[in-house]
Amino acid sequence: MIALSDDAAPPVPHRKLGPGRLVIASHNQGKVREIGDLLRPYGIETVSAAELDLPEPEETGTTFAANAELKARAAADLSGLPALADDSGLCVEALGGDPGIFSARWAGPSKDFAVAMEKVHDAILATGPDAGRDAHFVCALSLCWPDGHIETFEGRADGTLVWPPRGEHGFGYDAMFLPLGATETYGEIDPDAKHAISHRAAAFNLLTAAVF
Ligand SMILES: O=P(O)(O)OP(=O)(O)OP(=O)(O)OC[C@H]1O[C@@H](n2cnc3c(O)ncnc32)[C@H](O)[C@@H]1O
Ligand SMILES: [Mg+2]
Repeated sequence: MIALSDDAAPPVPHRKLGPGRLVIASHNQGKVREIGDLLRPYGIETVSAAELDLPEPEETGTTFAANAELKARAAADLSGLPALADDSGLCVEALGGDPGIFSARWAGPSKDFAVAMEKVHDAILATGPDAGRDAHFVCALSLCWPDGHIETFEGRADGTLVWPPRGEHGFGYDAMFLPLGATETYGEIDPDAKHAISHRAAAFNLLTAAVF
């Protein structure tokens, strides 16, 4: 028998998602649209947190997974339905991983991502003339059942940042993110092309393999 160390979390057994409505526990239209696209082939009936008038929980976690879990748990508790939450963000290597879990907060109360992208650009410049532009997106997806059972899946997409931002597609930081090996930013490619390579799709593929 293999002894587990005290801090090793026991594996969460997977559970299959049955028929019925699923709450998309996000107040971000861009994410709700992308998760809706990713779920469409599975014929799952969805309703968003905004449509159910659910409050936005305070994101007090220190990791993407912890924040995804608290958002999924809050929506499942309040709705009595299974809930899928997404916590994601842009991590810039030269900034020690910032803005990371604070990616939404860098856009301020008016959620202005032109401002947030400029802050990222300025922060990189402030680190020095040779600052690298490597970055990655992370997406944690948590699926919580009304009885509290919860499963979390994490995906990542690597790339570099361009300046100025390019493209009108997508949301958030998409217009400054050039995926590894690509010539067009997430803001320039169409949604299907983003779904083929994105951090959200990577997390979603792990989720679908486990719960559908
Ligand atoms: O918490 P919810 O209600 O889901 O919505 P949010 O916008 O606050 O979402 P997060 O707390 O997860 O913050 C992540 C931010 O990172 C950015 N982000 C996440 N995924 C992205 C993507 O695929 N493309 C561009 N930006 C992304 C986006 O601007 C988000 O606001
Ligand atoms: Mg948020």
